[in-house]
Amino acid sequence: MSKNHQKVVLVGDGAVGSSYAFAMAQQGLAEELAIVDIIKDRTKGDALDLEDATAFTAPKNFYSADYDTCKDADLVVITAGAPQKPGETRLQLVDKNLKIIKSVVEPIVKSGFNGIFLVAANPVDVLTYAVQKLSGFPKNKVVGSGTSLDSARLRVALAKKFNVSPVDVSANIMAEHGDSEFAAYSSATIGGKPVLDLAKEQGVSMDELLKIEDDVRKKAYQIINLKGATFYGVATALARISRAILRDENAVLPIGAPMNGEYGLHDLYIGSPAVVNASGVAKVLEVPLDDREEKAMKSSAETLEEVAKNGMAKLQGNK
Ligand SMILES: NC(=O)C1=CN([C@@H]2O[C@H](COP(=O)(O)OP(=O)(O)OC[C@H]3O[C@@H](n4cnc5c(N)ncnc54)[C@H](O)[C@@H]3O)[C@@H](O)[C@H]2O)C=CC1
Ligand SMILES: CC(=O)C(=O)O
Repeated sequence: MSKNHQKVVLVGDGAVGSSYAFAMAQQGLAEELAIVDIIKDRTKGDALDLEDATAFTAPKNFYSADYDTCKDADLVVITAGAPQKPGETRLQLVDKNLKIIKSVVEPIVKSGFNGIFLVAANPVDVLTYAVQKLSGFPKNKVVGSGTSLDSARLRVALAKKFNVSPVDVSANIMAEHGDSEFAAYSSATIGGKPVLDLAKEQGVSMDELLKIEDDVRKKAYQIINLKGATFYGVATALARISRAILRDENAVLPIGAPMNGEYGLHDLYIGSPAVVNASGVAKVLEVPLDDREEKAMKSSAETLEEVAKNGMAKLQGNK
């Protein structure tokens, strides 16, 4: 993917999708961004609105399109799907959004698309799994946004606690992008110093760290209660993952990654740090987990496996 001209197709032009397109405009990533949605006036309007931004940023061709545009795309980003209503969990969206994912993946594959899928619609771990199964693509070519947003939230929260910049916090939320996620504190560092050591030195208790973890877990609900949806955080996380793919960066990012024995897990997508480049998920980095984290990873994986198994069976009419 080292060619000079890169093309991204955005499928789903709602709050998350349009914010992603805006982030891509601001960051000058990809020369072409095609927008697909069932609401055509929205994609046409957004393409016109977004092209005005290019007078201040970098040339980019924004346009409304149908699925056949995917045939020569480097990256397809899927944000099509129902969002949570206040109080609704991500997992409760599964049946509705699996149907949408199926209706989206089939025409993308039919177009002859041979690039990388990046999936953000919720429940993202299950939908990423479904995209891989329904497309028949190699697992490395299907990437989930996974816990990228949650890890950003953790870095922001720890930055506030320890009075440093969030860009200098290296910390991951792992497992489900959702209620069973956990903070991998045992491997978190700030400037190379373990967060657990820093916490001890500064009199921050484990209970306080666990409260931060819980606040991060609940942050989407908090934002949805306040303004109806979350979109700027995830849009920027998606642009970051897109950059790693389009620029072949070998960036180490927390994403929704396919498990091939890492953490003793198989045949599911779950949040873990991984190396991301033009091939998609180049390598899952299996980070060491302490006892608490290992239990949380296992339990979260069981939840995701159950939801994916039932959801896929229903989708295929077997249930
Ligand atoms: N992974 C993450 O970290 C995050 C994921 N999300 C998820 O992203 C998804 C989108 O959220 P919003 O943009 O807020 O929702 P939205 O309702 O604003 O936008 C959804 C868009 O999908 C389109 N759509 C629906 N069915 C479609 C189909 N069959 N084909 C093409 N387009 C279709 C709709 O027309 C709409 O434009 C939700 O599932 C939400 O839960 C939201 C925030 C963070
Ligand atoms: C909505 C959602 O998944 C989030 O903001 O984390």
